[in-house]
Amino acid sequence: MPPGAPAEGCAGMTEIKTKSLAGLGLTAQGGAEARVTGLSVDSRTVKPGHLFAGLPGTRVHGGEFIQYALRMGAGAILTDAEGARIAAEELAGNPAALIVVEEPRAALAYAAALWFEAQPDVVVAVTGTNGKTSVASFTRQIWQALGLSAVNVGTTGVEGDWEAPLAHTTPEPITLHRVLAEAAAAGVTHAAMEASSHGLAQRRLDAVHLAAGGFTNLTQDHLDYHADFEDYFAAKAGLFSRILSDDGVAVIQMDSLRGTEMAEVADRAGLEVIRVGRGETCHLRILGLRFDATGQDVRFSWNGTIHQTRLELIGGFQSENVMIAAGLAIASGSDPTEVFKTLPQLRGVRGRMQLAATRTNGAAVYVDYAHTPDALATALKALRPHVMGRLICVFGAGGDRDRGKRPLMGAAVAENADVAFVTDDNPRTEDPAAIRAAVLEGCPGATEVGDRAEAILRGVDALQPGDALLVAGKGHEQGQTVGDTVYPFDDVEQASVAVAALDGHLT
Ligand SMILES: CC(=O)N[C@H]1[C@@H](OP(=O)(O)OP(=O)(O)OC[C@H]2O[C@@H](n3ccc(=O)[nH]c3=O)[C@H](O)[C@@H]2O)O[C@H](CO)[C@@H](O)[C@@H]1O[C@H](C)C(=O)N[C@@H](C)C(=O)N[C@H](CCC(=O)O)C(=O)O
Ligand SMILES: Nc1ncnc2c1ncn2[C@@H]1O[C@H](COP(=O)(O)OP(=O)(O)OP(=O)(O)O)[C@@H](O)[C@H]1O
Ligand SMILES: N[C@H](CCC[C@H](N)C(=O)O)C(=O)O
Ligand SMILES: [Mg+2]
Repeated sequence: MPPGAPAEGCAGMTEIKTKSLAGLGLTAQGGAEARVTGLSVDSRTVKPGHLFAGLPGTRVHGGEFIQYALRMGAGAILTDAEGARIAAEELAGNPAALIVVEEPRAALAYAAALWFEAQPDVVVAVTGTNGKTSVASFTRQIWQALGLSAVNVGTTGVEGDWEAPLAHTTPEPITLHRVLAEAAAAGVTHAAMEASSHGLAQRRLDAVHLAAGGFTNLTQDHLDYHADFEDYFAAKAGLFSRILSDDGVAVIQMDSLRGTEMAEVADRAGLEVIRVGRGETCHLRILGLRFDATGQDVRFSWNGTIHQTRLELIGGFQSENVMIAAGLAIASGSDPTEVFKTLPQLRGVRGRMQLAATRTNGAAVYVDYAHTPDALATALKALRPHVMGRLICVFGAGGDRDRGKRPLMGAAVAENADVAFVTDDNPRTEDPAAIRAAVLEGCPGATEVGDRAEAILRGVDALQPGDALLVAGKGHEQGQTVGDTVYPFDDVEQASVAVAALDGHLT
Protein backbone atom coordinates (compact mmCIF):
# COMPACT_ATOMS: atom_id res chain seq x y z
CA MET A 1 0.00 0.00 0.00
CA PRO A 2 1.50 3.40 -0.90
CA PRO A 3 2.18 5.66 2.10
CA GLY A 4 -0.75 7.87 2.87
CA ALA A 5 -3.28 5.74 0.96
CA PRO A 6 -6.43 4.89 2.91
CA ALA A 7 -6.29 1.41 4.45
CA GLU A 8 -8.70 -1.20 3.11
CA GLY A 9 -11.96 -1.06 5.02
CA CYS A 10 -11.20 2.14 6.93
CA ALA A 11 -14.09 4.47 7.48
CA GLY A 12 -14.53 8.02 8.65
CA MET A 13 -11.86 9.53 10.86
CA THR A 14 -10.74 6.37 12.68
CA GLU A 15 -8.64 4.92 9.82
CA ILE A 16 -8.42 1.44 11.31
CA LYS A 17 -7.06 -0.97 8.73
CA THR A 18 -9.09 -4.15 8.39
CA LYS A 19 -8.97 -7.13 6.06
CA SER A 20 -11.36 -9.97 5.40
CA LEU A 21 -10.27 -13.54 6.12
CA ALA A 22 -10.48 -14.26 2.39
CA GLY A 23 -8.15 -11.30 1.83
CA LEU A 24 -5.67 -13.07 4.11
CA GLY A 25 -6.04 -16.37 2.26
CA LEU A 26 -7.92 -17.99 5.17
CA THR A 27 -11.20 -19.92 5.36
CA ALA A 28 -13.05 -20.17 8.67
CA GLN A 29 -15.04 -23.15 9.85
CA GLY A 30 -18.65 -23.01 8.72
CA GLY A 31 -17.72 -20.29 6.22
CA ALA A 32 -17.78 -17.66 8.99
CA GLU A 33 -16.56 -14.25 7.86
CA ALA A 34 -14.72 -11.65 9.89
CA ARG A 35 -12.75 -8.52 9.23
CA VAL A 36 -9.63 -8.56 11.32
CA THR A 37 -7.88 -5.49 12.66
CA GLY A 38 -4.39 -6.95 13.03
CA LEU A 39 -2.39 -10.15 13.57
CA SER A 40 -0.90 -11.47 16.82
CA VAL A 41 1.27 -14.46 17.58
CA ASP A 42 1.30 -13.72 21.30
CA SER A 43 -1.92 -13.51 23.34
CA ARG A 44 -0.38 -10.63 25.31
CA THR A 45 -0.37 -8.38 22.23
CA VAL A 46 -3.94 -9.12 21.07
CA LYS A 47 -6.18 -6.08 20.48
CA PRO A 48 -9.94 -6.12 19.76
CA GLY A 49 -10.61 -7.65 16.35
CA HIS A 50 -7.15 -9.22 15.96
CA LEU A 51 -6.51 -12.61 14.43
CA PHE A 52 -4.61 -14.60 17.07
CA ALA A 53 -2.43 -17.48 15.88
CA GLY A 54 -2.27 -20.21 18.55
CA LEU A 55 0.82 -22.04 17.32
CA PRO A 56 2.33 -25.33 18.49
CA GLY A 57 5.33 -24.30 20.57
CA THR A 58 8.49 -25.88 21.91
CA ARG A 59 7.36 -25.40 25.52
CA VAL A 60 3.59 -25.13 25.33
CA HIS A 61 0.88 -25.22 22.65
CA GLY A 62 -0.29 -21.71 21.80
CA GLY A 63 -3.83 -23.17 21.97
CA GLU A 64 -3.49 -22.73 25.74
CA PHE A 65 -3.57 -18.96 25.20
CA ILE A 66 -6.64 -18.85 22.93
CA GLN A 67 -8.81 -18.24 26.02
CA TYR A 68 -6.78 -15.11 26.87
CA ALA A 69 -6.83 -13.92 23.25
CA LEU A 70 -10.62 -14.26 23.22
CA ARG A 71 -10.86 -12.28 26.46
CA MET A 72 -8.80 -9.54 24.79
CA GLY A 73 -11.42 -9.41 22.01
CA ALA A 74 -9.75 -11.47 19.25
CA GLY A 75 -11.98 -11.57 16.15
CA ALA A 76 -10.46 -14.71 14.65
CA ILE A 77 -8.38 -17.65 15.82
CA LEU A 78 -5.91 -19.50 13.59
CA THR A 79 -4.66 -22.79 15.00
CA ASP A 80 -4.31 -26.53 14.34
CA ALA A 81 -6.57 -29.40 15.45
CA GLU A 82 -4.70 -29.70 18.75
CA GLY A 83 -5.14 -25.99 19.50
CA ALA A 84 -8.86 -26.17 18.69
CA ARG A 85 -9.18 -29.19 20.99
CA ILE A 86 -7.36 -27.44 23.87
CA ALA A 87 -9.60 -24.36 23.60
CA ALA A 88 -12.82 -26.15 22.60
CA GLU A 89 -14.73 -24.96 25.66
CA GLU A 90 -13.82 -21.28 25.27
CA LEU A 91 -14.36 -21.36 21.50
CA ALA A 92 -17.85 -22.83 21.79
CA GLY A 93 -20.33 -20.01 21.75
CA ASN A 94 -17.70 -17.34 21.08
CA PRO A 95 -18.37 -15.26 17.94
CA ALA A 96 -14.71 -15.29 16.86
CA ALA A 97 -14.11 -17.03 13.51
CA LEU A 98 -12.12 -20.26 13.86
CA ILE A 99 -9.60 -21.31 11.23
CA VAL A 100 -8.12 -24.78 11.73
CA VAL A 101 -5.28 -25.84 9.42
CA GLU A 102 -2.57 -28.49 9.47
CA GLU A 103 0.28 -25.98 9.23
CA PRO A 104 -0.77 -22.84 11.13
CA ARG A 105 2.77 -21.39 10.99
CA ALA A 106 2.73 -21.48 7.17
CA ALA A 107 -0.83 -20.09 7.07
CA LEU A 108 0.25 -17.26 9.40
CA ALA A 109 3.23 -16.47 7.14
CA TYR A 110 0.94 -16.13 4.07
CA ALA A 111 -1.60 -14.10 6.05
CA ALA A 112 1.17 -11.75 7.22
CA ALA A 113 2.39 -11.26 3.63
CA LEU A 114 -1.18 -10.42 2.52
CA TRP A 115 -1.76 -8.14 5.52
CA PHE A 116 1.34 -6.03 4.90
CA GLU A 117 1.09 -6.39 1.08
CA ALA A 118 4.41 -4.89 -0.02
CA GLN A 119 7.98 -6.13 -0.04
CA PRO A 120 11.06 -4.77 -1.84
CA ASP A 121 11.07 -5.73 -5.56
CA VAL A 122 14.07 -8.01 -5.13
CA VAL A 123 14.53 -10.11 -1.99
CA VAL A 124 17.21 -12.79 -1.60
CA ALA A 125 17.84 -15.05 1.41
CA VAL A 126 20.96 -16.83 2.64
CA THR A 127 21.17 -19.85 4.89
CA GLY A 128 24.04 -21.88 6.41
CA THR A 129 25.57 -22.39 9.84
CA ASN A 130 28.13 -19.60 9.52
CA GLY A 131 28.45 -16.56 7.30
CA LYS A 132 24.79 -15.53 6.85
CA THR A 133 25.12 -12.04 8.36
CA SER A 134 28.35 -11.45 6.43
CA VAL A 135 26.82 -12.56 3.09
CA ALA A 136 23.62 -10.55 3.65
CA SER A 137 25.64 -7.43 4.48
CA PHE A 138 28.01 -7.89 1.50
CA THR A 139 25.05 -8.37 -0.86
CA ARG A 140 23.46 -5.17 0.45
CA GLN A 141 26.78 -3.31 0.10
CA ILE A 142 27.16 -4.52 -3.53
CA TRP A 143 23.66 -3.29 -4.39
CA GLN A 144 24.29 0.08 -2.73
CA ALA A 145 27.57 0.46 -4.63
CA LEU A 146 25.56 -0.17 -7.83
CA GLY A 147 23.31 2.75 -6.87
CA LEU A 148 20.36 0.65 -5.68
CA SER A 149 18.42 1.31 -2.48
CA ALA A 150 19.08 -1.76 -0.33
CA VAL A 151 18.95 -3.29 3.15
CA ASN A 152 20.13 -6.45 4.87
CA VAL A 153 17.82 -8.10 7.42
CA GLY A 154 19.08 -10.42 10.16
CA THR A 155 21.14 -10.82 13.34
CA THR A 156 22.33 -7.20 13.31
CA GLY A 157 18.83 -5.82 12.61
CA VAL A 158 17.77 -4.08 9.41
CA GLU A 159 20.75 -2.14 8.05
CA GLY A 160 21.38 -0.03 4.98
CA ASP A 161 19.05 2.50 3.37
CA TRP A 162 16.38 1.87 6.03
CA GLU A 163 17.22 0.76 9.56
CA ALA A 164 15.42 -0.95 12.46
CA PRO A 165 16.45 -3.17 15.36
CA LEU A 166 15.38 -6.84 15.36
CA ALA A 167 15.29 -9.37 18.22
CA HIS A 168 15.80 -12.38 15.93
CA THR A 169 17.94 -13.38 12.96
CA THR A 170 14.81 -14.37 11.03
CA PRO A 171 11.89 -12.64 12.78
CA GLU A 172 8.48 -14.29 13.07
CA PRO A 173 6.39 -13.53 9.98
CA ILE A 174 4.38 -10.63 11.38
CA THR A 175 7.53 -8.67 12.23
CA LEU A 176 9.30 -9.83 9.07
CA HIS A 177 6.56 -8.71 6.68
CA ARG A 178 6.08 -5.47 8.62
CA VAL A 179 9.73 -4.50 8.22
CA LEU A 180 9.81 -5.58 4.56
CA ALA A 181 6.70 -3.48 3.87
CA GLU A 182 8.05 -0.47 5.79
CA ALA A 183 11.39 -0.71 3.97
CA ALA A 184 9.59 -0.92 0.62
CA ALA A 185 7.45 2.10 1.55
CA ALA A 186 10.68 3.99 2.33
CA GLY A 187 11.89 3.32 -1.23
CA VAL A 188 14.05 0.24 -0.62
CA THR A 189 14.02 -1.94 -3.75
CA HIS A 190 16.52 -4.65 -2.72
CA ALA A 191 16.74 -6.73 0.48
CA ALA A 192 19.11 -9.53 1.49
CA MET A 193 17.84 -11.52 4.45
CA GLU A 194 19.19 -14.27 6.68
CA ALA A 195 17.26 -17.55 6.85
CA SER A 196 18.07 -19.18 10.20
CA SER A 197 17.31 -22.87 10.67
CA HIS A 198 14.73 -21.96 13.36
CA GLY A 199 13.17 -19.51 10.92
CA LEU A 200 13.02 -22.12 8.16
CA ALA A 201 11.71 -24.89 10.43
CA GLN A 202 9.04 -22.53 11.78
CA ARG A 203 8.04 -21.38 8.27
CA ARG A 204 8.76 -17.74 9.20
CA LEU A 205 9.83 -16.74 5.66
CA ASP A 206 7.62 -19.06 3.63
CA ALA A 207 5.60 -16.22 2.11
CA VAL A 208 8.48 -13.94 1.14
CA HIS A 209 8.84 -13.86 -2.63
CA LEU A 210 12.51 -14.66 -3.18
CA ALA A 211 14.50 -14.07 -6.34
CA ALA A 212 17.45 -16.16 -5.13
CA GLY A 213 18.71 -18.19 -2.20
CA GLY A 214 22.27 -18.76 -0.98
CA PHE A 215 23.93 -21.55 1.02
CA THR A 216 27.25 -21.04 2.83
CA ASN A 217 27.99 -24.21 4.82
CA LEU A 218 26.60 -26.70 7.32
CA THR A 219 28.45 -27.71 10.49
CA GLN A 220 27.34 -28.41 14.03
CA ASP A 221 25.10 -25.91 15.84
CA HIS A 222 21.57 -25.77 17.23
CA LEU A 223 21.29 -29.50 17.95
CA ASP A 224 19.39 -28.46 21.07
CA TYR A 225 16.53 -27.49 18.74
CA HIS A 226 16.87 -29.87 15.80
CA ALA A 227 16.50 -33.59 16.51
CA ASP A 228 19.76 -34.45 14.73
CA PHE A 229 22.09 -33.28 11.96
CA GLU A 230 19.75 -34.63 9.23
CA ASP A 231 16.86 -32.65 10.68
CA TYR A 232 19.11 -29.55 10.70
CA PHE A 233 20.06 -30.17 7.03
CA ALA A 234 16.39 -30.69 6.13
CA ALA A 235 15.43 -27.35 7.71
CA LYS A 236 18.10 -25.52 5.68
CA ALA A 237 17.21 -27.44 2.50
CA GLY A 238 13.63 -26.11 2.83
CA LEU A 239 14.88 -22.79 1.45
CA PHE A 240 15.53 -24.48 -1.90
CA SER A 241 12.96 -27.30 -1.91
CA ARG A 242 9.99 -25.31 -0.60
CA ILE A 243 10.40 -21.54 -0.50
CA LEU A 244 12.15 -20.52 -3.73
CA SER A 245 9.73 -20.66 -6.63
CA ASP A 246 10.94 -22.41 -9.77
CA ASP A 247 11.98 -19.12 -11.41
CA GLY A 248 14.39 -18.62 -8.49
CA VAL A 249 18.13 -19.16 -8.50
CA ALA A 250 20.22 -21.07 -5.93
CA VAL A 251 23.78 -19.95 -5.15
CA ILE A 252 25.59 -22.82 -3.45
CA GLN A 253 29.04 -23.04 -1.84
CA MET A 254 30.11 -26.42 -3.21
CA ASP A 255 33.27 -26.89 -1.10
CA SER A 256 31.34 -26.98 2.16
CA LEU A 257 30.13 -30.11 3.89
CA ARG A 258 26.79 -31.05 2.26
CA GLY A 259 27.26 -28.45 -0.54
CA THR A 260 26.89 -31.11 -3.23
CA GLU A 261 23.72 -32.45 -1.61
CA MET A 262 22.27 -28.96 -1.27
CA ALA A 263 22.91 -28.34 -4.99
CA GLU A 264 21.10 -31.61 -5.73
CA VAL A 265 18.12 -30.44 -3.66
CA ALA A 266 18.06 -27.21 -5.70
CA ASP A 267 18.44 -29.13 -8.99
CA ARG A 268 15.55 -31.41 -8.06
CA ALA A 269 13.40 -28.35 -7.28
CA GLY A 270 14.03 -27.17 -10.85
CA LEU A 271 16.05 -24.12 -9.80
CA GLU A 272 18.90 -22.62 -11.79
CA VAL A 273 22.03 -23.26 -9.71
CA ILE A 274 25.11 -21.04 -9.55
CA ARG A 275 27.88 -23.23 -8.13
CA VAL A 276 30.58 -21.41 -6.11
CA GLY A 277 33.89 -22.97 -5.01
CA ARG A 278 37.27 -24.14 -6.14
CA GLY A 279 36.23 -27.10 -8.30
CA GLU A 280 36.34 -27.04 -12.09
CA THR A 281 32.58 -27.35 -12.44
CA CYS A 282 31.94 -24.15 -10.45
CA HIS A 283 30.54 -21.12 -12.26
CA LEU A 284 32.11 -18.72 -9.77
CA ARG A 285 35.48 -20.20 -8.98
CA ILE A 286 38.15 -19.02 -6.51
CA LEU A 287 41.54 -19.62 -8.19
CA GLY A 288 43.89 -18.12 -5.62
CA LEU A 289 44.18 -15.92 -2.51
CA ARG A 290 47.12 -13.79 -1.35
CA PHE A 291 46.94 -12.44 2.21
CA ASP A 292 48.56 -9.33 3.70
CA ALA A 293 48.18 -7.20 6.80
CA THR A 294 44.94 -5.47 5.79
CA GLY A 295 43.22 -7.98 3.55
CA GLN A 296 43.62 -10.21 0.53
CA ASP A 297 43.85 -10.30 -3.26
CA VAL A 298 41.47 -12.77 -4.89
CA ARG A 299 41.88 -14.33 -8.32
CA PHE A 300 38.63 -15.88 -9.49
CA SER A 301 36.72 -16.79 -12.62
CA TRP A 302 33.11 -16.30 -13.70
CA ASN A 303 31.99 -18.77 -16.35
CA GLY A 304 35.63 -19.26 -17.37
CA THR A 305 36.63 -15.57 -17.59
CA ILE A 306 39.36 -14.67 -15.10
CA HIS A 307 39.11 -11.64 -12.79
CA GLN A 308 41.22 -10.33 -9.92
CA THR A 309 40.05 -8.13 -7.08
CA ARG A 310 41.13 -6.67 -3.78
CA LEU A 311 39.21 -7.36 -0.55
CA GLU A 312 39.84 -5.26 2.54
CA LEU A 313 38.75 -8.23 4.68
CA ILE A 314 40.72 -10.56 6.96
CA GLY A 315 40.29 -14.32 6.48
CA GLY A 316 40.02 -16.61 3.46
CA PHE A 317 36.46 -17.55 4.49
CA GLN A 318 35.42 -13.96 3.79
CA SER A 319 36.32 -14.39 0.12
CA GLU A 320 33.93 -17.38 0.06
CA ASN A 321 31.23 -15.22 1.65
CA VAL A 322 31.90 -12.43 -0.86
CA MET A 323 31.57 -14.88 -3.77
CA ILE A 324 28.18 -16.07 -2.47
CA ALA A 325 27.11 -12.42 -2.14
CA ALA A 326 28.30 -11.64 -5.68
CA GLY A 327 26.44 -14.76 -6.89
CA LEU A 328 23.23 -13.56 -5.20
CA ALA A 329 23.53 -10.11 -6.78
CA ILE A 330 24.09 -11.68 -10.21
CA ALA A 331 21.30 -14.22 -9.66
CA SER A 332 18.86 -11.42 -8.90
CA GLY A 333 19.63 -9.42 -12.01
CA SER A 334 22.80 -7.34 -11.55
CA ASP A 335 25.47 -7.30 -14.26
CA PRO A 336 28.40 -9.58 -13.30
CA THR A 337 31.18 -7.21 -14.43
CA GLU A 338 29.56 -4.30 -12.58
CA VAL A 339 29.16 -6.49 -9.47
CA PHE A 340 32.86 -7.48 -9.50
CA LYS A 341 33.91 -3.80 -9.75
CA THR A 342 32.23 -3.09 -6.40
CA LEU A 343 34.08 -5.75 -4.38
CA PRO A 344 37.06 -3.62 -3.23
CA GLN A 345 34.55 -1.31 -1.49
CA LEU A 346 33.14 -4.06 0.76
CA ARG A 347 33.71 -3.64 4.49
CA GLY A 348 33.39 -6.31 7.18
CA VAL A 349 30.41 -6.61 9.47
CA ARG A 350 30.83 -5.25 12.99
CA GLY A 351 32.24 -7.95 15.27
CA ARG A 352 33.40 -10.25 12.44
CA MET A 353 37.22 -10.35 12.38
CA GLN A 354 37.16 -6.75 13.57
CA LEU A 355 40.50 -5.22 14.55
CA ALA A 356 39.45 -3.95 17.98
CA ALA A 357 42.73 -2.67 19.43
CA THR A 358 46.51 -2.78 18.98
CA ARG A 359 49.05 -2.89 21.79
CA THR A 360 52.05 -0.55 21.84
CA ASN A 361 54.19 -3.60 21.01
CA GLY A 362 52.20 -4.04 17.77
CA ALA A 363 50.20 -7.10 18.85
CA ALA A 364 46.62 -6.99 17.53
CA VAL A 365 43.30 -7.85 19.20
CA TYR A 366 40.50 -9.11 16.92
CA VAL A 367 36.85 -9.52 17.92
CA ASP A 368 34.90 -12.21 16.08
CA TYR A 369 31.47 -13.87 16.36
CA ALA A 370 32.71 -17.48 16.07
CA HIS A 371 30.42 -19.53 18.33
CA THR A 372 30.53 -22.95 16.68
CA PRO A 373 33.41 -25.48 16.45
CA ASP A 374 33.82 -24.86 12.71
CA ALA A 375 33.70 -21.07 13.02
CA LEU A 376 36.37 -21.11 15.76
CA ALA A 377 38.65 -23.33 13.68
CA THR A 378 38.01 -21.19 10.58
CA ALA A 379 38.60 -17.88 12.37
CA LEU A 380 41.83 -19.06 14.03
CA LYS A 381 43.17 -20.62 10.81
CA ALA A 382 42.30 -17.40 8.98
CA LEU A 383 44.38 -15.34 11.42
CA ARG A 384 47.42 -17.65 11.32
CA PRO A 385 48.97 -16.23 8.10
CA HIS A 386 48.74 -12.72 9.65
CA VAL A 387 50.54 -13.69 12.87
CA MET A 388 54.27 -14.30 13.27
CA GLY A 389 54.09 -15.04 16.99
CA ARG A 390 51.50 -16.87 19.07
CA LEU A 391 47.76 -16.96 18.53
CA ILE A 392 45.84 -16.44 21.80
CA CYS A 393 42.10 -17.08 22.09
CA VAL A 394 39.52 -15.96 24.67
CA PHE A 395 36.20 -17.75 24.20
CA GLY A 396 33.27 -19.54 25.83
CA ALA A 397 30.00 -21.25 24.90
CA GLY A 398 26.43 -20.00 25.34
CA GLY A 399 24.00 -21.38 27.90
CA ASP A 400 20.60 -22.85 26.92
CA ARG A 401 22.06 -23.76 23.53
CA ASP A 402 23.47 -26.91 21.88
CA ARG A 403 25.44 -28.68 24.67
CA GLY A 404 27.16 -31.10 22.28
CA LYS A 405 29.14 -28.33 20.62
CA ARG A 406 30.93 -27.23 23.83
CA PRO A 407 33.80 -29.78 23.98
CA LEU A 408 34.08 -29.56 20.19
CA MET A 409 34.55 -25.79 20.47
CA GLY A 410 37.24 -26.44 23.09
CA ALA A 411 38.97 -28.94 20.80
CA ALA A 412 38.85 -26.52 17.84
CA VAL A 413 40.67 -23.90 19.95
CA ALA A 414 43.14 -26.42 21.41
CA GLU A 415 44.06 -27.44 17.89
CA ASN A 416 44.30 -24.00 16.30
CA ALA A 417 45.44 -21.56 19.05
CA ASP A 418 48.67 -21.53 21.07
CA VAL A 419 47.17 -20.14 24.27
CA ALA A 420 43.52 -20.36 25.36
CA PHE A 421 41.34 -18.75 28.03
CA VAL A 422 37.89 -20.26 28.62
CA THR A 423 35.37 -17.73 29.86
CA ASP A 424 31.62 -17.02 29.96
CA ASP A 425 29.45 -16.19 26.91
CA ASN A 426 25.80 -15.63 27.83
CA PRO A 427 25.35 -18.41 30.41
CA ARG A 428 21.63 -17.59 30.40
CA THR A 429 19.83 -19.91 32.87
CA GLU A 430 22.64 -22.49 33.12
CA ASP A 431 25.44 -22.77 35.69
CA PRO A 432 28.37 -20.89 34.07
CA ALA A 433 30.97 -23.15 35.74
CA ALA A 434 29.31 -26.25 34.26
CA ILE A 435 29.40 -24.73 30.76
CA ARG A 436 33.10 -23.85 31.16
CA ALA A 437 33.82 -27.38 32.40
CA ALA A 438 32.20 -28.84 29.25
CA VAL A 439 34.30 -26.55 27.03
CA LEU A 440 37.45 -27.41 29.01
CA GLU A 441 36.89 -31.11 28.27
CA GLY A 442 38.00 -30.27 24.73
CA CYS A 443 40.94 -28.05 25.75
CA PRO A 444 42.28 -29.24 29.11
CA GLY A 445 45.38 -27.05 28.78
CA ALA A 446 43.36 -23.81 28.71
CA THR A 447 43.15 -21.33 31.60
CA GLU A 448 39.67 -20.87 33.11
CA VAL A 449 38.66 -17.27 33.88
CA GLY A 450 34.92 -16.95 34.43
CA ASP A 451 34.66 -13.16 34.34
CA ARG A 452 34.82 -12.18 30.65
CA ALA A 453 36.36 -8.72 31.22
CA GLU A 454 39.12 -10.29 33.30
CA ALA A 455 39.67 -13.02 30.70
CA ILE A 456 40.09 -10.37 27.99
CA LEU A 457 42.51 -8.45 30.25
CA ARG A 458 44.53 -11.65 30.83
CA GLY A 459 44.54 -12.39 27.08
CA VAL A 460 45.72 -8.86 26.23
CA ASP A 461 48.34 -9.01 28.99
CA ALA A 462 49.77 -12.20 27.46
CA LEU A 463 50.39 -10.51 24.08
CA GLN A 464 54.07 -10.33 23.11
CA PRO A 465 55.36 -8.58 19.95
CA GLY A 466 54.13 -10.53 16.90
CA ASP A 467 51.27 -12.24 18.80
CA ALA A 468 47.54 -11.77 18.14
CA LEU A 469 44.46 -12.27 20.31
CA LEU A 470 41.11 -13.51 19.06
CA VAL A 471 38.19 -12.69 21.37
CA ALA A 472 35.51 -14.99 20.02
CA GLY A 473 31.78 -15.58 20.45
CA LYS A 474 30.06 -12.26 21.05
CA GLY A 475 31.02 -10.18 18.01
CA HIS A 476 28.60 -7.25 17.79
CA GLU A 477 26.65 -8.24 20.93
CA GLN A 478 26.16 -5.50 23.49
CA GLY A 479 25.30 -7.60 26.52
CA GLN A 480 26.18 -10.60 28.67
CA THR A 481 23.03 -12.57 29.54
CA VAL A 482 23.16 -14.14 33.00
CA GLY A 483 19.86 -15.68 34.10
CA ASP A 484 17.24 -13.38 32.60
CA THR A 485 19.35 -10.25 33.07
CA VAL A 486 21.34 -8.67 30.26
CA TYR A 487 24.39 -6.83 31.62
CA PRO A 488 25.97 -4.27 29.26
CA PHE A 489 29.07 -5.87 27.71
CA ASP A 490 30.97 -5.13 24.51
CA ASP A 491 34.06 -7.19 23.54
CA VAL A 492 35.45 -4.38 21.34
CA GLU A 493 35.17 -1.88 24.19
CA GLN A 494 36.65 -4.32 26.73
CA ALA A 495 39.59 -4.98 24.40
CA SER A 496 40.29 -1.24 24.14
CA VAL A 497 39.92 -0.79 27.89
CA ALA A 498 42.35 -3.67 28.54
CA VAL A 499 44.94 -2.27 26.11
CA ALA A 500 44.56 1.21 27.63
CA ALA A 501 44.93 -0.17 31.16
CA LEU A 502 48.07 -2.12 30.29
CA ASP A 503 49.74 0.31 27.88
CA GLY A 504 48.51 3.54 29.42
CA HIS A 505 46.78 4.87 26.29
CA LEU A 506 43.41 4.61 24.59
CA THR A 507 43.30 3.09 21.09
C1 LIG B 1 12.82 -21.99 20.08
C2 LIG B 1 12.06 -21.03 19.23
O1 LIG B 1 12.43 -20.76 18.11
N1 LIG B 1 10.95 -20.48 19.77
C3 LIG B 1 10.07 -19.66 18.98
C4 LIG B 1 8.69 -20.24 19.04
O2 LIG B 1 8.29 -20.17 20.37
P1 LIG B 1 8.07 -21.44 21.23
O3 LIG B 1 7.63 -22.52 20.32
O4 LIG B 1 9.27 -21.70 22.06
O5 LIG B 1 6.92 -20.84 22.13
P2 LIG B 1 6.29 -21.39 23.45
O6 LIG B 1 6.86 -20.64 24.59
O7 LIG B 1 6.29 -22.87 23.45
O8 LIG B 1 4.80 -20.85 23.24
C5 LIG B 1 3.96 -21.34 22.18
C6 LIG B 1 3.21 -20.23 21.55
O9 LIG B 1 2.44 -19.55 22.54
C7 LIG B 1 2.55 -18.18 22.41
N2 LIG B 1 2.33 -17.54 23.72
C8 LIG B 1 3.18 -17.77 24.75
C9 LIG B 1 2.95 -17.17 26.00
C10 LIG B 1 1.82 -16.33 26.17
O10 LIG B 1 1.53 -15.77 27.24
N3 LIG B 1 1.00 -16.14 25.11
C11 LIG B 1 1.22 -16.72 23.89
O11 LIG B 1 0.44 -16.50 22.98
C12 LIG B 1 3.94 -17.97 21.83
O12 LIG B 1 4.05 -16.75 21.11
C13 LIG B 1 4.09 -19.18 20.90
O13 LIG B 1 3.60 -18.87 19.61
O14 LIG B 1 7.76 -19.44 18.30
C14 LIG B 1 7.68 -18.08 18.77
C15 LIG B 1 6.64 -17.35 17.92
O15 LIG B 1 6.83 -17.59 16.57
C16 LIG B 1 9.06 -17.43 18.67
O16 LIG B 1 9.01 -16.10 19.16
C17 LIG B 1 10.07 -18.24 19.49
O17 LIG B 1 11.36 -17.69 19.33
C18 LIG B 1 12.07 -17.57 20.57
C19 LIG B 1 11.73 -16.24 21.23
C20 LIG B 1 13.58 -17.69 20.34
O18 LIG B 1 14.37 -17.29 21.16
N4 LIG B 1 14.02 -18.21 19.25
C21 LIG B 1 15.46 -18.33 18.93
C22 LIG B 1 16.09 -19.61 19.46
C23 LIG B 1 15.58 -18.25 17.43
O19 LIG B 1 14.58 -18.29 16.71
N5 LIG B 1 16.79 -18.13 16.95
C24 LIG B 1 17.01 -18.12 15.52
C25 LIG B 1 18.40 -18.56 15.16
C26 LIG B 1 19.57 -17.73 15.60
C27 LIG B 1 20.87 -18.30 15.04
O20 LIG B 1 20.98 -18.53 13.83
O21 LIG B 1 21.78 -18.60 15.78
C28 LIG B 1 16.65 -16.74 14.96
O22 LIG B 1 16.23 -16.70 13.78
O23 LIG B 1 16.82 -15.73 15.66
N1 LIG C 1 32.04 -18.95 5.34
C1 LIG C 1 32.37 -19.19 6.60
N2 LIG C 1 32.87 -20.41 6.97
C2 LIG C 1 33.19 -20.68 8.25
N3 LIG C 1 33.08 -19.78 9.26
C3 LIG C 1 32.59 -18.56 8.95
C4 LIG C 1 32.20 -18.21 7.61
N4 LIG C 1 31.74 -16.94 7.63
C5 LIG C 1 31.80 -16.53 8.90
N5 LIG C 1 32.34 -17.48 9.70
C6 LIG C 1 32.54 -17.41 11.15
O1 LIG C 1 31.24 -17.34 11.74
C7 LIG C 1 31.10 -16.15 12.54
C8 LIG C 1 29.72 -15.59 12.36
O2 LIG C 1 29.60 -15.04 11.06
P1 LIG C 1 28.21 -14.46 10.60
O3 LIG C 1 27.69 -13.59 11.66
O4 LIG C 1 28.34 -13.90 9.23
O5 LIG C 1 27.38 -15.83 10.55
P2 LIG C 1 25.85 -16.15 10.82
O6 LIG C 1 25.59 -17.37 10.01
O7 LIG C 1 25.04 -14.98 10.52
O8 LIG C 1 25.77 -16.47 12.37
P3 LIG C 1 24.38 -16.50 13.28
O9 LIG C 1 23.63 -17.71 12.84
O10 LIG C 1 24.83 -16.64 14.67
O11 LIG C 1 23.68 -15.23 13.03
C9 LIG C 1 32.19 -15.22 12.04
O12 LIG C 1 32.55 -14.34 13.05
C10 LIG C 1 33.29 -16.18 11.65
O13 LIG C 1 34.03 -16.58 12.78
N1 LIG D 1 22.09 -16.44 17.49
C1 LIG D 1 23.02 -17.36 18.10
C2 LIG D 1 24.18 -16.57 18.57
C3 LIG D 1 24.98 -17.13 19.73
C4 LIG D 1 26.14 -16.29 20.11
C5 LIG D 1 26.81 -16.62 21.40
N2 LIG D 1 27.25 -15.38 21.96
C6 LIG D 1 25.89 -17.37 22.37
O1 LIG D 1 25.24 -16.72 23.17
O2 LIG D 1 25.88 -18.60 22.32
C7 LIG D 1 22.30 -18.16 19.17
O3 LIG D 1 21.44 -17.57 19.84
O4 LIG D 1 22.57 -19.33 19.30
MG1 LIG E 1 23.57 -14.05 11.54
